[in-house]
Amino acid sequence: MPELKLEGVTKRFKQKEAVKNVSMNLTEGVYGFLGENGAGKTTLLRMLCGVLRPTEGMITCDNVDIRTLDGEYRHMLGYLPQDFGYYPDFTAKRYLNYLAACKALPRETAASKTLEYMELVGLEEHQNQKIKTFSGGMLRRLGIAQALLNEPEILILDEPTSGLDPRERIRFRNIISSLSKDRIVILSTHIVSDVEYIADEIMLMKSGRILCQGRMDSITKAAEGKVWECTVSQQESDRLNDEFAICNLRNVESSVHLRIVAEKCPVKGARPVEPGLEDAYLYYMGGERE
Ligand SMILES: Nc1ncnc2c1ncn2[C@@H]1O[C@H](COP(=O)(O)OP(=O)(O)OP(=O)(O)O)[C@@H](O)[C@H]1O
Repeated sequence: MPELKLEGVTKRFKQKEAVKNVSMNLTEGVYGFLGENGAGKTTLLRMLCGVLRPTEGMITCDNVDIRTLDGEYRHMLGYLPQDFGYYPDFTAKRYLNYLAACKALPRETAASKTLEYMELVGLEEHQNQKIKTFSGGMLRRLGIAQALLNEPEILILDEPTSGLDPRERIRFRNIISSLSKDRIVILSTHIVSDVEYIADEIMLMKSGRILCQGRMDSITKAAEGKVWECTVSQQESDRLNDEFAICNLRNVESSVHLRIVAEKCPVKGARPVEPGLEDAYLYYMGGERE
């Protein structure tokens, strides 16, 4: 099982510092990078794939710079980019066979792996269908299958669930969970529930920095005593909305039920409640409203 290590990794695009001084160790398990648009997730994942070079710092695999490992590292890697390229007129089977050839898999292995991974992602019935007829969910599942063809020890998935309906999202999450044994799985998302269910370790990212990193319970722990619920008038709700980060707002007859992130009791009668990952996310993000 490889160990990936990031040491002081920074990426600058001219004046823009997209990733700032990130250090961490990654071993077997699912790692979820969670952050708003522009947080630096894709840039970090592209550096982990070796597509982009860090401006400063180093990424090593088993203590060797991934740039030195070069082709050897690429053989260990499966990558599903945010927008993965495909040929719309290819059938799923032809596309996977083609990519197996690009990944230098022997012909016999290519055929069996193509079938194996189409079955795993539930596309075996559609293997002779042209990709241009696929739904968004089917496309994403095809993307996972192509990333797996070379049986990678490191699987990197950039926004794998974006644009999927809830049913497809759940299906996708289950596939990812089933793949996590004996692998490093790294995924990025801005959807809290994606990482809540499948990530062993969560990294909250904002403006290129890792704000915090840990298991779900250690991340939510920081927000303990800072999440409150109350039922107030519409007028009071408007005032609280201006002042605090509101996790949830629900109209109940003529009143408003609020879930608020605040250091101290935000209004008389508010009671502290157990924080979830969404609450903790808002807490770490500095109370910015969605
Ligand atoms: N090639 C580039 N040249 C200049 N700026 C870039 C480049 N790539 C990314 N950036 C900038 O770096 C920052 C981080 O972008 P990145 O795509 O890594 O964020 P992200 O967290 O993946 O966001 P999203 O969820 O929208 O994909 C953004 O401000 C973006 O505009």
